[in-house]
Amino acid sequence: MVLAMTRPASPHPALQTHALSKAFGAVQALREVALTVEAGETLALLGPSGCGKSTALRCVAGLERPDTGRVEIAGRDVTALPPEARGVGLVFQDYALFPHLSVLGNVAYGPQRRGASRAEAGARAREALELVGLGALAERSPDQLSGGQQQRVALARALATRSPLLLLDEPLSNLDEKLRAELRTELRRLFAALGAGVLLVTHDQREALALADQVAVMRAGAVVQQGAAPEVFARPATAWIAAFLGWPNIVAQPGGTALLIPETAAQLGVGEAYPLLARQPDEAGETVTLGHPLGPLTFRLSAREALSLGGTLRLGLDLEQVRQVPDDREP
Ligand SMILES: Nc1ncnc2c1ncn2[C@@H]1O[C@H](COP(=O)(O)OP(=O)(O)OP(=O)(O)O)[C@@H](O)[C@H]1O
Repeated sequence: MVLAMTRPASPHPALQTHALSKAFGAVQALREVALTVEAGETLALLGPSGCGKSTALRCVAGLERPDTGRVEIAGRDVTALPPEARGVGLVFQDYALFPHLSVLGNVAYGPQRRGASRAEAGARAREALELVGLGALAERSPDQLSGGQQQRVALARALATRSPLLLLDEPLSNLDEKLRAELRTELRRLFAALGAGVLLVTHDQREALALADQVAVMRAGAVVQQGAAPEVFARPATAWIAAFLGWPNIVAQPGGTALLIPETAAQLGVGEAYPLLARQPDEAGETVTLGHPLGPLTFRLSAREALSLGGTLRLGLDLEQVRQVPDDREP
């Protein structure tokens, strides 16, 4: 089944955008956004609310027209084409399914509208439903499904288009934490099997790290860092990016720079003792802040490590791992 959905390697990237810009009145939603998604690769667009992620996705889908710039899908310039002529599979957060059609009917609808015969559309829909693990529920109506199952139907609907490019806008946002975790694992497997390019919009760092090969971090309409996901998370280019990605220890320095202290640089329980400034217990242990000559530093301790805490904590810092970057956070 999975093999049937894979496609031969294309010489072109699944998606390339060239200097996409878009303004809504005074708001510059996109500033010369250049993205590349290779076939078989997942790129996550990551950034805080309002940074332009959805606008970028909508420009790629054809739902929004960029003021300037170009969109190429599988090597074809689609900038002037309407959404239905672009050949992309779309999954949005409000994945409205047709309530009067069965699950199968919902998934077969796309291929049928694009000219596949009823039998062919049905076969493709079954294949896509198998792929998302819902083959057994094909005859149900959408209101007989859980939220997670409905989400997977929406995904199957996009897969059934057999597009070289899938666009997913916060695809897991309506689900509870347990389902999100389950689907994250499933989706990664699915994306790897598909051979299509996937452009994923999320504001959730964990989702990006779990699902994407590449990430592009956006701020105020511009892509501020782009690269392999583990590399971007491990080596943020600026203090703002580190803060957005959840780095706890970013120490401002005079002269507009900051030190980024990765967790791996800190060895707890050895070296000099520093006073504890704060302790915050949680279900997995404690978060502690200690007074260090560099500034207050925050670390997570397991419940066992936290047990033996007194008023101080020993800390050895491997300064080789500490990086100095521009501090572009708001004052
Ligand atoms: N149709 C529109 N009319 C006016 N302004 C818009 C429109 N669509 C988006 N914007 C503005 O453009 C900016 C980018 O919005 P966009 O929805 O792309 O951000 P986002 O990163 O997807 O945010 P979120 O994570 O909250 O969905 C925001 O300031 C938003 O208010």
